Amino acid sequence: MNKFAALIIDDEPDIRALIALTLKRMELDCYQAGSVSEALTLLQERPYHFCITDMKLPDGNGLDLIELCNTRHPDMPVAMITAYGNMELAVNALKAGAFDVVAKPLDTERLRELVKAALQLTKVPANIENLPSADGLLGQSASMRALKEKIFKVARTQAPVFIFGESGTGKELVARLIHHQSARMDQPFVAVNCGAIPRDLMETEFFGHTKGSFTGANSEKSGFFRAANGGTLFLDEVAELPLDMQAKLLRVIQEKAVRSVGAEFETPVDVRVLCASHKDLGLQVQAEEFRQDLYFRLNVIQINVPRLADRAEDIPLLIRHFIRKYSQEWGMPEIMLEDSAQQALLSYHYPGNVRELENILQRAVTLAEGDSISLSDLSLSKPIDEEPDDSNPRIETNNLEAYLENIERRAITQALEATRWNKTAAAEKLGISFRALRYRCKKLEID
Ligand SMILES: Nc1ncnc2c1ncn2[C@@H]1O[C@H](COP(=O)(O)OP(=O)(O)OP(=O)(O)O)[C@@H](O)[C@H]1O
Repeated sequence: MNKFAALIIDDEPDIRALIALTLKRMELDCYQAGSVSEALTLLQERPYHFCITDMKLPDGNGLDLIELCNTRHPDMPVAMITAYGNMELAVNALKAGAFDVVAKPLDTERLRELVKAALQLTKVPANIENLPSADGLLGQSASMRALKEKIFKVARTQAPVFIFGESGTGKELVARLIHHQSARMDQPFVAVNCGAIPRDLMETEFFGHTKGSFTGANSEKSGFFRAANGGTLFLDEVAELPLDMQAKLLRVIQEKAVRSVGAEFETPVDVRVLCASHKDLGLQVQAEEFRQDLYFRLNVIQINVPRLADRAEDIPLLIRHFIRKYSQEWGMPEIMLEDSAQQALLSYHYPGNVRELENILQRAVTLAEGDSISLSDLSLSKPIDEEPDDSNPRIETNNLEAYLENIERRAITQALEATRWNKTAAAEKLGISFRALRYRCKKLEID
């Protein structure tokens, strides 16, 4: 008797036999069913660590079986066999909760990898209550509880996920949690801010280059995809990718292989792609700024991360957490928050979300004199509509250029402060590209 058991569901005996042979070599006990009804009988008889099902079965379809297994056997990963190139079906299977999909004709090497990954899940806690609470995503509001539940569910599949939310809401934290609760947890997690990579370096940063492939390529570079091999690649601010890079990315995701700059052949890569943006990718597609085919590939499952202002009941918990964190960091006893400061924090609007609250408290703990934080230690910024109206400024200068530079500097600094120095979000606010903002910051010496 082996440690693991697998259930193979397919009406073609030859395919069942091929899968069983591969799985037995991996030391799994194999049980076979040729129809949904046979599968349901076997599912009642014993637990399985892995299940693989064909889409079309004589008395039903694999999608219904996946949904049923998700309800009755939520710990068992179910993979689905689909016809080669049927993207829509593959996406539907993942949306229905399939662990992963594998195309016909079956590639036994790919099947082995998939099974190995599925069995890794036996190491991951089987229900959300058993996860260590120190995982970092704080919040007890209904929207945060729903978010954690969804993270837990998608972590148990290989499906691509698009994480949508305003800047500073915790999108990267969500991506890290998905990785750490997934079958890939022992493999690398590589986070990339797509808006921060200079355009002419993008290809080598993503796909690497061979030694001597261009002047200055003195050594080989592996690139993000190969660095994340076996693990998870997190593409933050994915909407910032230029269209030509989007086409290259799509190809790598479809082919599961990368070709480095200067390389003759492609190298296979096994990477789960998670991505995030504060922009609505659907709208970007409509505006023809984002490829629809890539959008369908990346946005198989969407996770929405709530704004902090929409879950105000979590603010006290976060305040305590950040005060404790920064008091400990400075090696001082936990500092108190004066009532007026607490009230101000509870009613503040947080355009920069949790990152802004964290920055406010980090600064306040550092600046506070004595053992408490006062209202003035918080230096909260005013909502935009309370700012002085300077729509019609008087020009009192004989140096127009310096005057305009001053206005530009002020607008940029305000946008940066409002977004807690997140350049991608600040550029968005100002209606200019990330690159244009970087250029202007350099020119105006804004750090
Ligand atoms: N729910 C939370 N609990 C604890 N810390 C949080 C939470 N959400 C965010 N943070 C903290 O806030 C900061 C910003 O989070 P993160 O970088 O994940 O946001 P983001 O949405 O990816 O931002 P951006 O869009 O600007 O990249 C981090 O220091 C993170 O640890």
